[in-house]
Amino acid sequence: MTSPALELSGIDMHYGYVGALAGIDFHVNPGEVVGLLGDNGAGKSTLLKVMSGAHRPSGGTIRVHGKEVQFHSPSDSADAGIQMVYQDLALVDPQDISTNLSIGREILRKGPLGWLGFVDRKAMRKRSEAELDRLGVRTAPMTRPVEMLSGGQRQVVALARGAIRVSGEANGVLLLDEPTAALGYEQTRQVEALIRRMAAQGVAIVLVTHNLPLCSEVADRVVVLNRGSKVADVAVADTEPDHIVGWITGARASQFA
Ligand SMILES: Nc1ncnc2c1ncn2[C@@H]1O[C@H](COP(=O)(O)OP(=O)(O)OP(=O)(O)O)[C@@H](O)[C@H]1O
Repeated sequence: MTSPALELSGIDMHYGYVGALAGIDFHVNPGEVVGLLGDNGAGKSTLLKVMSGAHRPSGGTIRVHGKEVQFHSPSDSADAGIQMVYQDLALVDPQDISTNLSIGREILRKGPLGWLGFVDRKAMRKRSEAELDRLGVRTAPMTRPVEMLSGGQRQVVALARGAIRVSGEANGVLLLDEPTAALGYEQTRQVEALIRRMAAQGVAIVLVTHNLPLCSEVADRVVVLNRGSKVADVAVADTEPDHIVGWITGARASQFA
């Protein structure tokens, strides 16, 4: 049997004296989309930050494709093929879309004396257009500075950048925090399609959202947190929205009580 793409066991997390997570077991398999749900303060962002290396857990273990790892920073998790999409927070505002999509992968061309050193914006634009086409994502023209985009367009660019970074990797994991929060109808459909396409390529996807219809559309399985504990872990096909809402609000007893 193949190992999960990402597996967390017995994760505890405290902020000072505040307990945010207690003994969380979580996994996502290659090609699987797991919706991570819970009310405000349930611990979703904290768990996502543990997965992305932004927080070190107070206890528990993390495995990537079966191998135990310790993340000291987000670059450690990125090296292990895990990409966190921080919505629009990590975009460089004055730069255009293609430059933002190319951060860390700039195409350089030779200068007049034969030295490498000029950023080849035209080649980067062409590559970005091809990458977005492949992902089925439409935004604004590549030359538009990100600061001139709408909140929804920025969110799509941030998501596309994460998707591009994992799309070449057979073992990639994509962590999405509220990817449709600022989106209208058409952009939400694009993001749903993008999530499905990435999963079909074998990327493991963790989706934190308050958007239950989005979860029913794209998730294979949902994990529900309530006050820092896991209260449900169930295939979407085996449950119904009322039950999920019950676990989120606490009206329904934990599966693990
Ligand atoms: N930096 C912090 N310092 C202290 N406590 C924190 C910090 N971040 C989160 N918490 C606490 O940890 C718990 C879980 O918060 P977390 O942000 O993970 O919840 P969440 O499920 O993502 O909520 P939301 O849906 O509102 O974003 C809450 O009790 C919160 O107050």
